[in-house]
Amino acid sequence: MTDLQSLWQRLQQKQQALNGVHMRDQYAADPTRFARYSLQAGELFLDYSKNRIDDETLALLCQLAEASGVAEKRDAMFAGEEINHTEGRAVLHTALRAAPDACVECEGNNVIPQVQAELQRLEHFVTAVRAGSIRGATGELITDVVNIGIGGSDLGPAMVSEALRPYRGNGPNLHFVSNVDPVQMSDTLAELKPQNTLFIIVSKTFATQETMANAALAQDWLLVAFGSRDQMLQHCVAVTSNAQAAGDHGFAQDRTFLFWDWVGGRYSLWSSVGLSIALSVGMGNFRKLLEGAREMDEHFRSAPFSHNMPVLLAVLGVWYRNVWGAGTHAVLPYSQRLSRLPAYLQQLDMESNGKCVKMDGSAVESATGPVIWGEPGTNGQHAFYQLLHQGTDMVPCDILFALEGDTAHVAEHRMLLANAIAQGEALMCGKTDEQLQAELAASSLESESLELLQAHRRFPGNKPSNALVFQSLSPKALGSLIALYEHKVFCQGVIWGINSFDQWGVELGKQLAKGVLEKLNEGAVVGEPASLQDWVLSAR
Ligand SMILES: O=P(O)(O)OC[C@H]1O[C@H](O)[C@H](O)[C@@H](O)[C@@H]1O
Repeated sequence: MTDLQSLWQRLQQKQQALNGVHMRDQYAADPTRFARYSLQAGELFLDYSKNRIDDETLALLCQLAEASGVAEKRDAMFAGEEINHTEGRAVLHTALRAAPDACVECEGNNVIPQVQAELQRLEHFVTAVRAGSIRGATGELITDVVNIGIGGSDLGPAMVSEALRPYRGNGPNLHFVSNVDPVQMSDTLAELKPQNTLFIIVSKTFATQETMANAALAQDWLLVAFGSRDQMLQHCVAVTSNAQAAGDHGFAQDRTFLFWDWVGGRYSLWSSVGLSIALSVGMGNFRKLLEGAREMDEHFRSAPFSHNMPVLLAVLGVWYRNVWGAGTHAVLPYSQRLSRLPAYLQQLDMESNGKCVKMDGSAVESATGPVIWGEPGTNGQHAFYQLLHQGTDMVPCDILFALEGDTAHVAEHRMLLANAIAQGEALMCGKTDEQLQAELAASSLESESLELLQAHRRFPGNKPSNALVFQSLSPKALGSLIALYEHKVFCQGVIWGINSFDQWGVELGKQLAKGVLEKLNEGAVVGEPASLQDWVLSAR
């Protein structure tokens, strides 16, 4: 038996032993549990004491990460090795936030000078637009910016710019159009004036159907307003790793911001893809976001696994996914400003680790990435928490909150905090039969109904959750938080032996859609419909 097999076996045994143990009792028996199972890394604090674990479990999980080669793979990633072997690429989003004097080599070249040069270009542009020295074609100020992109070219900027809304200052209003459903673009344009609007067309490939279609709609709208292609182009910039394609679409070099093929789409918000973020909150805040991520990178590279936040989150996730059989993981930000975080993490996690084939092409032997879902608390409490508390599935949760909120609403923010803390406690402790009996005894119900009610109102508890806490939702804390999840997903991918950096699973639908579109355009129907496609053709 290999080391890994024996570790999995010991973890299974551990699960059987812990299955009958209540976290409530573990907590009561060990007053140091919270202190021992919590950790600060930069601006982030993690409480992982409300997990179905003990010291031995944690030691085994850390050994699993070690035996799976997490440290070696991590070092290979940071060193620019070609770890995305199915696309023949390095994975260097960490270079985008590395110190300006760092040296990170990719195929023998230090990439940091080009990263810094592109940041400089971004800075010039952002500063000029915000200061009003770059204006629209008719000399008017740019008051609104529309980010046109999808997936990684949308979710990161959309999530971050919403999270950092209080840092906008005199920055322009931001709008995001991603869906090929034209109503999203028309609803957006209805609020805007061409002379004050800048469109950022973001696409790594500069070939994505949805983005190209939306860019064409935006450009038509500008052309109608200005009647001149040159003026139309003054209201557009491109962000891409395919400079050639942007050039073919008429974008001049000084209106094209670049990133590189070693930046995966879902890891790209740190690059020029973050242009809309920088325009909104200013370059200083964008650099703080990078700084926060860099701080987490350094922690991930240097902390021992037992005190390494991304590693701990990763192994706890693996513990529930593979040993306890949890199929989903909920992300519950107690922060309205983090309302897009679950959607962002869906792409980061599910596009990275939703794989059934290992690096060597063989089938995986265990489950891989869980379904990620969630909504901001407290909204979720009034919608789906019923299932978290009394449903039949175990749903591990991440509960996120900032200690400080809006200074004008201290009392209201305290309510938010109270709910976040209470939910973690309720999930863990549940309600004992004694507590329930005492509650019901005080009611005037008859004893028959009491028994029935007791069954329905029982809270088993023992439901795992992590709490991720930061002082305030600052650019730096947010940068650390996103990098934390990136590295968590990375570690899990290594443990599962999969390539977290490709996304072949999204290709088939795209290919088929092209063929279906051709048929829809032709409009030909022959005989009885034998498929949905035929039926749609005949029904239109
Ligand atoms: O940036 P683009 O090349 O337009 O790609 C946008 C998105 O489309 C793809 O289908 C991928 O699944 C995503 O990973 C990517 O972020």
